[in-house]
Amino acid sequence: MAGEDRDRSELLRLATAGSVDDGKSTLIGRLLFDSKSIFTDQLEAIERTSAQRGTEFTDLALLTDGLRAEREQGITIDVAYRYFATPRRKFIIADTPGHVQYTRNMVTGASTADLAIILIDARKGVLEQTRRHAFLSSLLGIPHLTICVNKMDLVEWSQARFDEIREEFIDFAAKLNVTDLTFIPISALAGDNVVTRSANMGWYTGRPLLDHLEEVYIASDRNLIDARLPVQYVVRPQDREGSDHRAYAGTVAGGRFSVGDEVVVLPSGFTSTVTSLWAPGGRKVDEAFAGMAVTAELADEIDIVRGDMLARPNNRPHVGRDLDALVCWFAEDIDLEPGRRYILQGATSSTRAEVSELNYRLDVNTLHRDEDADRLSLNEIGRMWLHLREPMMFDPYVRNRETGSFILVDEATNRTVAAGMITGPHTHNANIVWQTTKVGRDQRADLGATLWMTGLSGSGKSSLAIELERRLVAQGRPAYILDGDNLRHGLNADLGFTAVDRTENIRRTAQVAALFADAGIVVIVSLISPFAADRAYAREVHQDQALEFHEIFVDTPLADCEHRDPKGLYAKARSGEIPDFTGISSPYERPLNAEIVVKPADGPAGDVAEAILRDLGL
Ligand SMILES: Nc1ncnc2c1ncn2[C@@H]1O[C@H](COP(=O)(O)OS(=O)(=O)O)[C@@H](OP(=O)(O)O)[C@H]1O
Ligand SMILES: Nc1ncnc2c1ncn2[C@@H]1O[C@H](COP(=O)(O)OP(=O)(O)O)[C@@H](O)[C@H]1O
Repeated sequence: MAGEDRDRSELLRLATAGSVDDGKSTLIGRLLFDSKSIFTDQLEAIERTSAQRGTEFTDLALLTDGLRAEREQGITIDVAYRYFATPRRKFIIADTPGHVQYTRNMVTGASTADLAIILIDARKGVLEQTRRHAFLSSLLGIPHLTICVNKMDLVEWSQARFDEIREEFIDFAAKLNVTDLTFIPISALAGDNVVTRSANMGWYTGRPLLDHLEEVYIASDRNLIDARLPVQYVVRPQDREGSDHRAYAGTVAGGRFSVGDEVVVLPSGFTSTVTSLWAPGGRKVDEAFAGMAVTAELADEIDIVRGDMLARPNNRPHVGRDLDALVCWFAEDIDLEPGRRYILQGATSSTRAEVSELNYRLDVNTLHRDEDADRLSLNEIGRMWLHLREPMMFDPYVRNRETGSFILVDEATNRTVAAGMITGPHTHNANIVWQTTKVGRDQRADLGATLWMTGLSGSGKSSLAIELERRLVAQGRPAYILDGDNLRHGLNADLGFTAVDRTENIRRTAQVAALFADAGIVVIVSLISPFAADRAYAREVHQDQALEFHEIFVDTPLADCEHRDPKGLYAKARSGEIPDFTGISSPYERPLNAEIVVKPADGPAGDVAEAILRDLGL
């Protein structure tokens, strides 16, 4: 692993959320205390106070609460950052208060987090707040979610209670885009399963929390594909010794840049090659990764200014003036209203922006979409279209949390009034209206549905699709397979296997599937669809139109797929002949919320198809 890579994975950014009194401060205190990160003098003060209050355990909440109160002075957003380290990793905790109206603090504190800890009181179970925090974590794209079921001592260390809460949470999380979910039963007060394994819960075979935090693998969370370097300043030759070239400095906002890479400068569109890269302090490096500050020199003299961006010629951010975004409103005294103008600050530039339409307000507790909403108040989240005065470069937030986010600033007061996550470009042309027809779905045979199959290459998706289609058609039910391989001969012939191309592949296929399903056909999609966010998109497209959608995860282990290797592709991928091959050199994010999971032991494709159709009542 390169030095920078290792440094980054040694730092874990944590966000914590819980309802008032769930024991969040105690848990953080316990982590700090048991990992011996507390300064001795602070500890003594706490022990004194606890003794005065007559509490049995050292009251660790005093530690974080005290620090928070200190930090609160002079900061407007109430997020306390705490740092601690173990020999294996460094940690930064953004401690966001659990109070009902504190959505904005969560958004602020958690937007860069690698992992979110959500606390549940074992006696109370999953509350409205738990749902809210889980939803926000998924919205913010936090890759890892850890649910600590706390106060297990108050439910007699009951495994049944833990399992019950776990089931309830998983049920709710199925609606969210969560890729890594871990449950840990703890008692923060006494320290059970926080740093050391609890002797009271022998039934729990997983890791204590700190172990989990030290082990969770985050190096692959980073987007190494979409190379983005927003230019923060231009270094002139006279500013740098021994050089007669200009160089461009900034922090890599995605992907990686290497010496020798061809790059495109945006928005001008000129291309050139990276000739050298320097890390801070003038150290020459061969590669720069996301998060690294770097200065780059190019082979050609191009007119580049602050706010420009370097990317790859075949992988560019969107450039446009119309955004589709989710926005969380922060201002207490004024509401967001369509038609109002703000200053929008993105990763590279800032420009005037107008809210051209508020599409819906999202109830973060029920996920209900209120399409009649005409404003957003404090802590409310809405989906909207924004029209910018100047074009901006951006990526969807699900692909890049930096180039995909922005803040809105109120021009009159210079206050930050909102934070936004870009869903994508808003391509809906004002001159194109949705044409309603005279035949509604209810007047057709309303039999459409989409069965979305995901799994590794060779997992058995096509074999199963064929059996499903055959049976449905034999029953007289219109059915049709959309197979990745086949679509790539026509509709998607222009797409390869980069992450961006796969996302587009899935976007198009999801849209076509929804059209077929709307027309009354059972669509059987057979695509690797390796990214959770893309599958979530496909589900959303269907849910938006009230179309039936079922995700079927063909869960054949990589070793089996590789052993089968019907097309000889794995062998080629191993020898390096095929780049970006799923499972080998490109990730597959396992579904957590598939309606149906198929394993090799379930038997031949025909039997599995029978069972699926029976289960789904098709
Ligand atoms: N680099 C790489 N990675 C994965 N797969 C590859 C690749 N190159 C070619 N193939 C062949 O393309 C098929 C997968 O296409 P999909 O459209 O399903 O892929 S994706 O959903 O966009 O990820 C897949 O077909 P299946 O084996 O039927 O899954 C492969 O045969
Ligand atoms: N249930 C199964 N058990 C064993 N082998 C299977 C099963 N389903 C499919 N196969 C075999 O696995 C290989 C890959 O199947 P395929 O349906 O083409 O996968 P995919 O479409 O996911 O790439 C084929 O050789 C197929 O015969």
